[in-house]
Amino acid sequence: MSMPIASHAFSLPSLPKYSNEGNHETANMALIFDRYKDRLATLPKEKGWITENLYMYQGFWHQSSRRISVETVMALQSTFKAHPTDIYLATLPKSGTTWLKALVFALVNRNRYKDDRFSTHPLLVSSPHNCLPFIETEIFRNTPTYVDSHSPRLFATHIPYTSLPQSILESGCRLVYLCRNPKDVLVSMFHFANKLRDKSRGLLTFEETFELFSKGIMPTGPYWDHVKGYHKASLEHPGKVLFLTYEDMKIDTVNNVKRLARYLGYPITEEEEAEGAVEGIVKLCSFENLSEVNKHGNLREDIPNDAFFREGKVGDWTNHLTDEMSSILDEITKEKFYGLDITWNNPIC
Ligand SMILES: Nc1ncnc2c1ncn2[C@@H]1O[C@H](COP(=O)(O)OS(=O)(=O)O)[C@@H](OP(=O)(O)O)[C@H]1O
Repeated sequence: MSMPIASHAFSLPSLPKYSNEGNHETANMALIFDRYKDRLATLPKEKGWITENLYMYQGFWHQSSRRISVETVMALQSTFKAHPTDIYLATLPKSGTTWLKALVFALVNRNRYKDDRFSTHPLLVSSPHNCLPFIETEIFRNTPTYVDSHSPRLFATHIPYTSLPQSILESGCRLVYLCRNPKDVLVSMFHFANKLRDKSRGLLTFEETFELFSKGIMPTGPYWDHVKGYHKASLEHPGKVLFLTYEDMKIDTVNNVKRLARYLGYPITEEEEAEGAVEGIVKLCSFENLSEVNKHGNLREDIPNDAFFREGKVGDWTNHLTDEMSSILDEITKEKFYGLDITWNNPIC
């Protein structure tokens, strides 16, 4: 299956478009933020990267008054209902969420687009964030993204494992965690935050963000605790939680995509193998293709589609961190991950 040249409009009634619900979403957000404002006032707070403050809830730092926020986590914890057939993609921001969303969406839905050799594929015209929603944004919708008969439902989340809604933990559904080396997460988040911050607050310096990151202060951080939570879950429930790294995915995308397909229950058949289906999906979801498709437009009012695509490389941290910064993060990582088999297949690290 080779990559098509042209892209066409598509319509998928059961898939989300963030702008569809407009006023409903805004009204629902206001209601939810108001419901939790007293609780928010009791939480420890720290300086934020994009928003003014981060709030500590259940051991992790969260933004507030945003779609992905502490209020959303609280609301999801009390209302979200998982289905046993759901698939959840969990990440710390900037660990390759957009890429994983594209790959899983393309894998699970591949039979819908194979006849026209992917030429009408949604990923050729739309952001992976429109194709596969965060549960954090689902809570504000009046119309659920998926109709009841749609199975499996595909969702992403940045929520730490220990704060996931109980129904996800109890439903027995599958979960994929994508982890990225901390130095590249820091660098990626630094650039993303400066793109999205309110300009009146000025730009963050790299030194400032390094300080915050080292202390564990970043949206849904500490980095190390987030990774450890899902890593532990993957050891305890190997059939239910798959732990992948961005670096492994980069080094051998084809074999890791096959592994992902097997784990999700959508294994690549011999016929598909012969047709080059995996290579087609890998190309469709490549940084080069997705960054081109998402060069223009906004995901929502305040987030341009291109904010999710920068370098897409392993090891860009070498262009940002001093030797001293690098050693400090190595030390913290060594201590926090002591006794755990968490490594990044990267000759630079
Ligand atoms: N297709 C593909 N392949 C490889 N890498 C990709 C891809 N798409 C996005 N990226 C890179 O992932 C980084 C963005 O992270 P996330 O997608 O996790 O961001 S977010 O959490 O959804 O906000 C960000 O990394 P940096 O380039 O290091 O900043 C993106 O460039």
